[in-house]
Amino acid sequence: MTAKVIDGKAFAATVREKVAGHVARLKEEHGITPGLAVVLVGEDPASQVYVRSKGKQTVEVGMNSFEHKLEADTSEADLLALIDQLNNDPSVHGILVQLPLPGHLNEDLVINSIDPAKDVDGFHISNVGLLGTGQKSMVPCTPLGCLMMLRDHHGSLSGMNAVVVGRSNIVGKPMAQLLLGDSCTVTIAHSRTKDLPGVVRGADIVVAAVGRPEMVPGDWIKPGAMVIDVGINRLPPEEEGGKGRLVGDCHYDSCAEVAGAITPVPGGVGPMTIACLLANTVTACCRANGLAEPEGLTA
Ligand SMILES: Nc1nc2c(c(=O)[nH]1)N[C@@H](CN(C=O)c1ccc(C(=O)N[C@@H](CCC(=O)O)C(=O)O)cc1)CN2
Ligand SMILES: [Mg+2]
Repeated sequence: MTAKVIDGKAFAATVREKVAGHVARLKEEHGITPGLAVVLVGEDPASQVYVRSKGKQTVEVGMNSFEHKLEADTSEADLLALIDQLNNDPSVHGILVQLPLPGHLNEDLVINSIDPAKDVDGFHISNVGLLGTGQKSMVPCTPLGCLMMLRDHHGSLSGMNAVVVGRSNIVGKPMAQLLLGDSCTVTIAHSRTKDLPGVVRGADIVVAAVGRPEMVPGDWIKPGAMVIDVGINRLPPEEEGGKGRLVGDCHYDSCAEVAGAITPVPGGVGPMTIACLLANTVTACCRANGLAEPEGLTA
C-alpha cells in the first residue's frame, strides 16, 4: 500500500479562505475587525520566523495584527503588564505569547495571566479544563489542525483506536482529549511506555508528537492506518553551509509504504497550526461580540 499524502499546506489555504470570508462578513455586517496580538520575547530564530508568518497571514485574511517584540531580558512584571494591557484592549480579540519563553520567565504564570476568552492558543488552565470536560473552549491550534485533517480524510472517527505518542501540554494531552471527544478509544504513549511498537501497531490513528527525528518506523504502523506527524526536527547539516534536512517524528518513506494516509514534514501539520490560530481568533471575536460562531472552524 502507498499512503495518500494529506496536504496540510493546501488544506491550510482552504481554512484561511473560510476565515477571510468570516472576517469580511464581520466587517460588513457588524463593523468589527478581529485583532490578534502576538508577543515575542527574545530572539529565538525559529520563533521569529513563526511570529513573522503569523503576522503576515493575519493581515492577509483581513484581520488586525499587533506585534509586540520584547528584549530577551524583559522582566516578568513588564511582560505581565503588557498582557494586562492587551486583556483590556477591546480591539484585541486574541492574544498569543510565542513559546518557548526565555528561562527566567515562568511560562505557566504568563499563560494563565491571559484572559481565557482571548487565549487563542488554548493553553490557559481554564481552557484546558473546559476541553477536558467537553465544554466549549479555545482549542490548541496544532491538535485542532490534526483533528480537522483526520475528519476531512476519514469522516467520522467514532470507535477508532487512536494512539498519541507524546504527552506534552500543548500537543499530546489536548490531542488525546479531542480524539476522545470524537469517540475514539485513546491511548497516550510516551518514552516509558512498555512495548511501544506493539501499542502503535494496534492504532488506526497514530499521532506522533515526541520531538524525536524519525522515531516511528513503518513496521510499527498497522496497514491502512492514518499517520499524523507533528514532529519538526532539523537534522544536522550534511555539508558545510547546508541547513540540514527537516524530518518528522515518523520515518516518512517506510511509514508511507504501509499507512493509508500520512502527513508530510514539512507541509503537513505545521501550516495547519497557523491557519487554526486565525480560525481561533475569529471564533474568539464572535464570542466576545455575542455573534454566531463560524461553523467548521472549531472542534
Ligand atoms: N504560543 C505558541 N508557541 C508555539 C506554538 C504554538 O502553537 N503556540 N507552536 C510551535 C511553533 N509554531 C507556531 O507557533 C509553528 C511551528 C511550525 C510551523 C510550520 O509551518 N512549519 C513548517 C516548516 C517550517 C520550517 O521550514 O522550519 C511545516 O511544518 O511545514 C508553524 C508554526 C512552538 N511554539
Ligand atoms: Mg521558563
